[in-house]
Amino acid sequence: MTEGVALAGIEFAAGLIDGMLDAVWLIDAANLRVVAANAAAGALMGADASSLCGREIVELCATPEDLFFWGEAASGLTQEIESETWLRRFDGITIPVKRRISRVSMGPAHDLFVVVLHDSSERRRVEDELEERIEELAATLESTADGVLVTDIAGNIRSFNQTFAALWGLPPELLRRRDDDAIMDAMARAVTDPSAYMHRVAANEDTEVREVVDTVTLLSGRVLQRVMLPQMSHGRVVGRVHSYRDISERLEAIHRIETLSSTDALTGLPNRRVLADRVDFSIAMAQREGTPFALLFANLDRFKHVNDTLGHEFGDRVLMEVAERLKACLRQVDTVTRLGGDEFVMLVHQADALGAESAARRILEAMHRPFTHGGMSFVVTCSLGIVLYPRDGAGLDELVRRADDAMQEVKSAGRASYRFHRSCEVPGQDGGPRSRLRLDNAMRQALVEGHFRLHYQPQVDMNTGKVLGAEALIRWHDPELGNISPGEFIPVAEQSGFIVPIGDWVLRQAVHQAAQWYRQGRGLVVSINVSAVQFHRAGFVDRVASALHAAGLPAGMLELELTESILIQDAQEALLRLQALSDLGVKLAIDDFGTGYSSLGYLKRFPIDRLKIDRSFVRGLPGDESDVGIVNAIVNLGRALHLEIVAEGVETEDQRQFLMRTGCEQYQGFLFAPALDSRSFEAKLDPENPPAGL
Ligand SMILES: Nc1nc2c(ncn2[C@@H]2O[C@H](COP(=O)(O)OP(=O)(O)OP(=O)(O)O)[C@@H](O)[C@H]2O)c(=O)[nH]1
Repeated sequence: MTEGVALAGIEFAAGLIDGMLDAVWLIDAANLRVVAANAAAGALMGADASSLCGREIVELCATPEDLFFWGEAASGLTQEIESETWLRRFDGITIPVKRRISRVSMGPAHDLFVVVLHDSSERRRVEDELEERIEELAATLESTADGVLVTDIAGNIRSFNQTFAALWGLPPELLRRRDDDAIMDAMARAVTDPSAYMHRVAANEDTEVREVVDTVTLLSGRVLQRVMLPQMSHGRVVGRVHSYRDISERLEAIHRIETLSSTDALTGLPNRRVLADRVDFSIAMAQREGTPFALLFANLDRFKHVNDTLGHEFGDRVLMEVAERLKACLRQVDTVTRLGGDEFVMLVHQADALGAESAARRILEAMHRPFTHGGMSFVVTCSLGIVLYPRDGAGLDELVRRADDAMQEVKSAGRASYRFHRSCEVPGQDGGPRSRLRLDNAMRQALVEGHFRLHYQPQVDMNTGKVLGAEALIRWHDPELGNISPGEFIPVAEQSGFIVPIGDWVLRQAVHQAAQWYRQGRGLVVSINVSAVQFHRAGFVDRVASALHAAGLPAGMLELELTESILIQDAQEALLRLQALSDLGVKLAIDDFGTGYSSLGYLKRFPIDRLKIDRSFVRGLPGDESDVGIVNAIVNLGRALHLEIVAEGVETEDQRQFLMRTGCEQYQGFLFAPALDSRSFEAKLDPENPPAGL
């Protein structure tokens, strides 16, 4: 082929490419030089198209890949290529291009390479921007505290973040596999109620455009809040975005705040706020259905002593244990609250006086179980005040105040018992209440002016009818107030502490009388009642010893009557004191046996000589079955422990007969004689030889 023919071919080809939009170069395959370039190629390179002609192709190549291609092409090893590459313009700027090279034959032994270049700068820019946006989005997704799961409209997983996997505890292996069914299955297995969960998920799939918010509880105990939003594209729902947030801590905090504002931190019992709500509810019920309810106000006895001797921490443990015991004494519907300190209030639903009383008895019984500390056991008793709605008040404040008053009465009377409101009123002769202050003043005056007397009630041998002893009982006739019964003034004296001088007076007086009888050869044991305040007072044993010494009375002719509650309070100290009295030779009896918290434990440990059966058990004899049972049990117990038994309040021959058959050894009561002044007492002993003046 001649050169002219070849040139004509090139010109023809140059004409063809000139109008093309893409940049095109024609390269002579023989020498790899540019033989033609269109205007678009000039524009791409930033030069006139004609200035490209004649240049060696390697001059225009920017990448090793191109150099390699042209090297291969020169050797005839390769013919074409299509790829993305870079082009360096004449101004030195490198631009991305899509480049296709193909070899065309222009005739025998004359081939051209046609190089078509498409500037992909704009596409690259858009792609880069898109990639950047996607990376930004992915980073945002990962940095959010929420777990995000994106599904398409069919429920297939499109993407999720690491938080999602972590919240649901999905194994990495499962995530790597991207097995949608396995992931969904693992999610269903992680919730507490899989079937309800699946049901909800299926219902949500049907929800086209609505936002759905709900919570999911996982088996791990965590609670996730789920917000599901439809993903829209061109106004159509194309998928769903589920975001999960762990709200366990928030729920826990809310719960804690609610609990704190309604419960006592130490015992976990509800507080006064809850009590107010429940009392309101009970009042509404009571008004609608006419059912009364009771409030019991409990205060631990001498709790300060527990704190002072065993430490505040142990005191706290006692309070917690008390809370448990109180709860166990009531029904589930009832409410036990701690008002603070050592004060508890119980709401007993649908309870009348009987129901309230039996709850109070259960509580006292429960408190009788000893607490242990470092191998030592001791009892913490409590005092209870009881009020009834509607009888004692119209609302919580009034009821609590009155229950507190009644509880204070119990404290004054020696503690470890219960009392209903109203019983605290001390009826005067005019039927109205006589103020405690007035009584207290009058008592002090009575002691100075000698208005107190001792009367003696004979204690008789059941079999022989012989008088073996006497119980000394205090009497008060006030010139202004008239006769005042010990039941009225002793509680007032106990509360004010004046019981101590009164008790001392009784002790000295009784010992003096017993010594007289002793010298007369009567051999009568005289008993006196000892109050808790008096017994626990320091120096009590010394005072007894000195009274005996002063009167010259053998200790065995004096008996001290103690209530069960005295023994239970501070049992360790009580034991030491009783031991000292017993060593002195004084006799010890338990008064009103059976009405307190009788425990075989203390009967065995304490040096007791006699039990006195309370009159309340004697009253029903011999007809009342439960009284019969109780009296039998007490007599058998006394026999087993080698204790003498004395029955109080024996008024009929039937009662005496029954007691004698049971094995009770002594009795006292109206059947033989009421309490008598000493002269009448002596007359009763010697009917043949009454003292002068009778
Ligand atoms: N350990 C402990 N003690 C408390 C708490 N709150 C109050 N106390 C103590 O409980 C005692 C309550 O004493 P009071 O009821 O006034 O008197 P008491 O010693 O029980 O004597 P009486 O009630 O007259 O039988 C005080 O010593 C308080 O310091 C508590 O949360 N923990």
